[in-house]
Amino acid sequence: KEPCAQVFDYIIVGGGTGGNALATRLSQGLPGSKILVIEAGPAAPDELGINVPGRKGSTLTGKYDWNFPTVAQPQLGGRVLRVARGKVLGGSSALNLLVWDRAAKAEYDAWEKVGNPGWNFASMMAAMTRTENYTGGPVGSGSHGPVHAVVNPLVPVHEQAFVPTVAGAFGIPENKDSIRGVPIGVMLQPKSIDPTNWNRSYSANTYLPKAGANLQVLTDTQVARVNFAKRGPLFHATGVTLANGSVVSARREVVLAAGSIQTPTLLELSGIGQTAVLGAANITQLVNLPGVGESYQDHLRVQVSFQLKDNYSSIDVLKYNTTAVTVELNKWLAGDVSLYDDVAGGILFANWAQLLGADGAGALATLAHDTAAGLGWDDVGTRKKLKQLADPTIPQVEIIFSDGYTGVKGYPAVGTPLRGKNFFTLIAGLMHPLSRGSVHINATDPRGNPVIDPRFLNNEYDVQGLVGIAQFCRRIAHAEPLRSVWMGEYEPGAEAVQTEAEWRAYVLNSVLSIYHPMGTAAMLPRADGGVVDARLKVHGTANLRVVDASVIPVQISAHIQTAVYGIAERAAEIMIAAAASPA
Ligand SMILES: Cc1cc2nc3c(=O)[nH]c(=O)nc-3n(C[C@H](O)[C@H](O)[C@H](O)COP(=O)(O)OP(=O)(O)OC[C@H]3O[C@@H](n4cnc5c(N)ncnc54)[C@H](O)[C@@H]3O)c2cc1C
Repeated sequence: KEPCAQVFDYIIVGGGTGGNALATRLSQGLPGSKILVIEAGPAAPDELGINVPGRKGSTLTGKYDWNFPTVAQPQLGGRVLRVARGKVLGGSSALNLLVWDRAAKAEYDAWEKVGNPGWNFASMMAAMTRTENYTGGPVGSGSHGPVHAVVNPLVPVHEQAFVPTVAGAFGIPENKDSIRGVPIGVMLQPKSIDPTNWNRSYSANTYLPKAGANLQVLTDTQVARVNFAKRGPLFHATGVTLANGSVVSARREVVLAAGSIQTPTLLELSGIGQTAVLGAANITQLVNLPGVGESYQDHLRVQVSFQLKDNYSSIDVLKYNTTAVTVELNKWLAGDVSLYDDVAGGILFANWAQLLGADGAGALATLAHDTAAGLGWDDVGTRKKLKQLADPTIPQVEIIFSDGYTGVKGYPAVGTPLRGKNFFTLIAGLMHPLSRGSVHINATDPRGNPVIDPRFLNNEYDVQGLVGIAQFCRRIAHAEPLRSVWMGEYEPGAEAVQTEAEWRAYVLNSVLSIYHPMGTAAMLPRADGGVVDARLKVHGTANLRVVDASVIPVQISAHIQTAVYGIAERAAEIMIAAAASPA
């Protein structure tokens, strides 16, 4: 709806994961302030593609997805990848795949060690717990927060073999406590689902209803830039200009919560960023911040999938059996147990020694150090990653047991022999790749699609690491009791890929993102390429903050929605305290 005023105390750009959480907490904590959230996408409270957990993924590339292309990746044979991002109230929390987990304690502590006082496991855990309402969670998990989490009790028979296989054949114990900063182990993970109605639990249907009347939300409205006035040495954000040219003013602060792709490009459109990028686009530079849009990091994956024996049934049935689709959807709508409730997620988080043995892990660590030295990568984040290779509590590897087929080859086409068959997939995830890419405005079309260059697998450590994880997926599948549930490897295929060279080619041809871009407006000292300080204020500005995944200074091993909610909770704390005692 239209804002009833053109002046607010706080303007938050982006009604996504971090933006809605922050806006709600500001509304509650500063009842005398007027707060505005501006979201480019629509509100979609009744959209089944969002609400029904088992339809996760169905919204990708559709109208709620910005669906940005990357630039062609020469190291991946010229492939162009797609970058999924929510364009809807709720942002990427409306589109994500629901995994609800946390990284290792030492990974959050690393944020403080790189120059951000107050950002550590204790403060982040407290913040993340404030978000959480984890039904059946271990002692210490959140029970009063707005966002629901639960381990889905639906565990397909073939998936029940995953945890015992990893624990029994590879000696990696089951870990039911992983959410508390100790992720190493194998487990069924919680998902962001409300167990009272089996709806997706996301920022728009959890936080926003808890806000007061002092919060207004403007949907279908894109912000074009932040406006500034120079006062003394700092730039003061005075408000924003919308894409239609109208101006909304902020008395106190403007917050960018537009996510890891659009927060850095909005900074650039507003005159904050690298001299070369702004110059090429003819934008007057207000603050020279070379770190804007740099340090783009993501989690990488490839997949190994298997055809189940005929007596097992997976959620693939919802891909080819229209009767099952109708029956299961009607069950979901009636509140009965349904395949559309989604099924439990089996996950293994491991360090290299658990996968490759001590010698293999040592060789890979040496390769990582040599790779970084050879390429001259000596930034703060890379140095931390290299150091963390020696910490056995930090996962370098994630393997997800995904019911049904997922991969790059595609589900068997109509008329082919495997059409109608059932599958499971082991997704091989590399948690701390050394590759770092960038996202910037396009000099010839600054308001058009950003130029995203993730540079995945541009170094030997990342390639060999991902090969090692994919090979381990095959080893898991060949161990009992999992071996007994499948009859053939579908992707990449046991005959197609055997040698190291074949694995390498498979990884390069099929690597994808796990949808976790972060770090493009990093919270670091300015001298280290930082964009925001430890109070989330953009360097060189008095009252512009960033509150989303782009501030993450050192990559973490978890799926990142819990961290983004935690960042927003901490931001609210910082901003409410600042309002009580303005500097
Ligand atoms: C497909 C997918 C699967 C994922 N799976 C998982 C998972 O299983 N578990 C997990 O933990 N994490 C997952 N993630 C990651 C996680 O959901 C995101 O990292 C997180 O939600 C990002 O939050 P954010 O606040 O940084 O950005 P977002 O939530 O993306 O919010 C940014 C918002 O800003 C809006 N916006 C952008 N530009 C403008 C503008 N100029 N004007 C107005 N509004 C604007 C956008 O429309 C969007 O709503 C997944 C992400 C995706 C996309």
